[in-house]
Amino acid sequence: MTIKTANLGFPRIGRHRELKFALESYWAGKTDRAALLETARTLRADHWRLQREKGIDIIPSNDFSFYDHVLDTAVMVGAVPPVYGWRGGPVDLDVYFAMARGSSGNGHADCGHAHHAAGAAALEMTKWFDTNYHYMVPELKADQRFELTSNRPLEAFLEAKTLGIHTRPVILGPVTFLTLSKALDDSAPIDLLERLLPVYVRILSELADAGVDSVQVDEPALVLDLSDKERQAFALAYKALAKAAPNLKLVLATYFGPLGDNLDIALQLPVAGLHFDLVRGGSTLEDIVRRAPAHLALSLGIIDGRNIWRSDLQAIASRIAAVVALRGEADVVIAPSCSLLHVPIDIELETALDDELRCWLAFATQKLDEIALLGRHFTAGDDASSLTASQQTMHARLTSVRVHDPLVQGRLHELRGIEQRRQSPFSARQPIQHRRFKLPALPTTTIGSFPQTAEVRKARSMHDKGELSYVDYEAFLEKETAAAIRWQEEIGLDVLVHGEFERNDMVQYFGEQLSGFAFTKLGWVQSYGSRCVRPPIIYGDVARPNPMTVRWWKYAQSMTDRPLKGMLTGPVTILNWSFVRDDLPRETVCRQIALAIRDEVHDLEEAGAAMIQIDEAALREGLPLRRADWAHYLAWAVECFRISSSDVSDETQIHTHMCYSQFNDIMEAIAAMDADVISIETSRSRMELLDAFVERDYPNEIGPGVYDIHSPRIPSIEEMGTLLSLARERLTDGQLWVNPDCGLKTRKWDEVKPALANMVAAAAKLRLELARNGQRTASV
Ligand SMILES: Nc1nc2c(c(=O)[nH]1)N[C@@H](CNc1ccc(C(=O)N[C@@H](CCC(=O)N[C@@H](CCC(=O)N[C@@H](CCC(=O)O)C(=O)O)C(=O)O)C(=O)O)cc1)CN2
Ligand code: MET
Ligand SMILES: [Zn+2]
Repeated sequence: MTIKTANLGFPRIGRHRELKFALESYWAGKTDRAALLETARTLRADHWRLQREKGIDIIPSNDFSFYDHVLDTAVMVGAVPPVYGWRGGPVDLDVYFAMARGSSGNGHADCGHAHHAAGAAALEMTKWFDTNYHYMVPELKADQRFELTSNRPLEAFLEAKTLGIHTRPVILGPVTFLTLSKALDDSAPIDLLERLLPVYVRILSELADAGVDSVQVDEPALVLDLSDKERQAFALAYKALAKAAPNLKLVLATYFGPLGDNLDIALQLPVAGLHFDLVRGGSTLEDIVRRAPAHLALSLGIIDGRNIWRSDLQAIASRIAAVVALRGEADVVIAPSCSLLHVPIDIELETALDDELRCWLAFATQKLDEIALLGRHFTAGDDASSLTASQQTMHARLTSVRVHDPLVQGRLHELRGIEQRRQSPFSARQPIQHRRFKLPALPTTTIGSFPQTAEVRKARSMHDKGELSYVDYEAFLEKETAAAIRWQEEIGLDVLVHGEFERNDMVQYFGEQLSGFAFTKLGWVQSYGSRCVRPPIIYGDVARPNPMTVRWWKYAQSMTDRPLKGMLTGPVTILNWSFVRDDLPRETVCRQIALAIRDEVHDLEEAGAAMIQIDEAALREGLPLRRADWAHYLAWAVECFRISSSDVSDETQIHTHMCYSQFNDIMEAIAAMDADVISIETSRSRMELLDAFVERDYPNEIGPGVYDIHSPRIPSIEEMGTLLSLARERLTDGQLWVNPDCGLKTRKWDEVKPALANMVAAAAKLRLELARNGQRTASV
């Protein structure tokens, strides 16, 4: 038997986000294709060399992507919808980007081809399992044809080979690819398996011919609840793939959770190796080790690919040793739990972090070190001092005074067992609030952010670097905020926002002001395409030393007589979009954040805020991957929202916002949040998502989005009017608000201004009709 080390994927964006800047510059027409390709090639080479230098035995290739690896797979197998004008053969990069970002109708912005004259919308984007990474949803139809457009894994393998690096190509497995796809008709993507397999067979046999000895086939769908048909698909698929290239070792990679009831399927497949996530599925280790066929190589996903803490390598080494002892002749591989795509690249770049904190952390580069160290421990019998050192570091973190705040723990204790609820039920609050605000029917508002223009980001970046003084930066933000308020009044919005110009990100901004949080300067993680986030690091008990948003709310409200919403990010979203300490249950950390937000809500109300919005964008998307775990999660998530939002008087209106609005399964939880107003993303579903609210007889007020902010398109008055009529078929007029799908930070002002003016006009038109109808009824 041998013990080897492996990596499953390395971040693509670059230490200094080189890929982001190369992409955005190419899209803007400022640099040419050759420059983009060159940046990409350099990044790949750097990453392969780094992994080799670190001493990783099995280095992945084809983990790079210009935008997203699911999109890459769709393009590779020829699943390109006709609107993008592809006519067979290799898919041009601009067609690829059109699928990712849409193409404008004027024929030059994204793509210079005449067939794009009408413009094409981007594919839908959704989150990758329970991460904050988003993939493009492949669109398939019943008579879908697949063909190999170009063997990308092969190209990547050969590119690494010319650098003298022998890699293991990664591909997204056929079953997961189909389960992540959507059908445009009534068909089920999984039924296309037999059509798809020949393409995979060809990819693999070409790889084998080129001298590849092993391929990592990602099948994370194996950690989900699967239908019988999907389970059967695995047997069918892997029988065909194993036959295609008998000399190629297929390593089936699963991650993000335990295999659970899918373990038997996985163990019966004709593959050479199985990778599984030990960080999120630890309890099944013994089961796997005992039941795995004797020849099966086990790849142990034992270094956390989803979090940033240095590991206790001593403890991990013991776990590995136990597996090794039981496995006899079979190979064992030491690996991260999943691709390192979800962690930042290098802690060494964080020179501003204090040494104590820095030594608690391991980003992608440091995780490679940890894996290599474990490998050497088993193969070269390296002395154990580094292992013990890591254990001491971990111990130091857990016992550090910086991690524990008795005041916070005391407050949490007091909270225990007390149900958090508003003073009166919604039916009593609603008339009080209506009397207070006297808003017209169908009140108009927006979700919070306005465009983060280059100017805004430049000013913040200069301020961060000390090139723009605090006073000048604040003055600049005041100017932006004031202009946004004047403009909102001008076009006639009823409920205003301050625009969030002072915020770098809706989560990071709060993290930076809370204690128990650390944040990075260059700890970027890809969220979608070229867009990245720097998730805050929650290392200790959370408290809010000072008000976080009151100053901006006050400034903005002082400029207008219309109500201006206080704007906060909710506890569940802050938790889900941060790196969370691993020494407390997540729900406990969430309750701590909830208390901090509760304090902020209190201060906003005291300062005079009459409406306070608490965004829970990530509450729905944070749902556990397995249905059996939903109830527990929803119970504490809703409780945390209520801790944050319930300590206000009846006349204070609590808003919330959620972008991902598939609520059918969690309607009870949405209702239990008891927000006075909820705004949601609905425009693309043509309001169908509202049916869940109707079925449940949901009484509170709702703002279903009528403007798809993910597209640069400017919706017309008629279009939004139609959406409002569809909403009125489902909701009462007293319930309905008018707003976009989400915040407008990624849009440009020349898109936002006409779009919102149209939105206000659509509401006004409808009000007029309501008034006329009302008069007619009155005069009869
Ligand atoms: N955390 C989080 N997750 C989320 C969302 C979200 O808003 N936040 N929204 C959903 C979609 N995901 C998104 C993720 C990122 C962005 C986004 O716009 N990201 C920005 C960065 C935002 C940011 O942190 N901005 C900072 C830093 C900006 C920056 O790059 N500054 C330059 C200099 C800029 C200049 O001089 O022009 C630098 O530091 O080098 C700031 O404004 O302060 C980007 O990639 O461009 C949008 C949506 C789901 N998940
Ligand atoms: C991703 S949800 C965004 C909510 C936030 N208030 C904004 O408007 O940007
Ligand atoms: Zn949103």
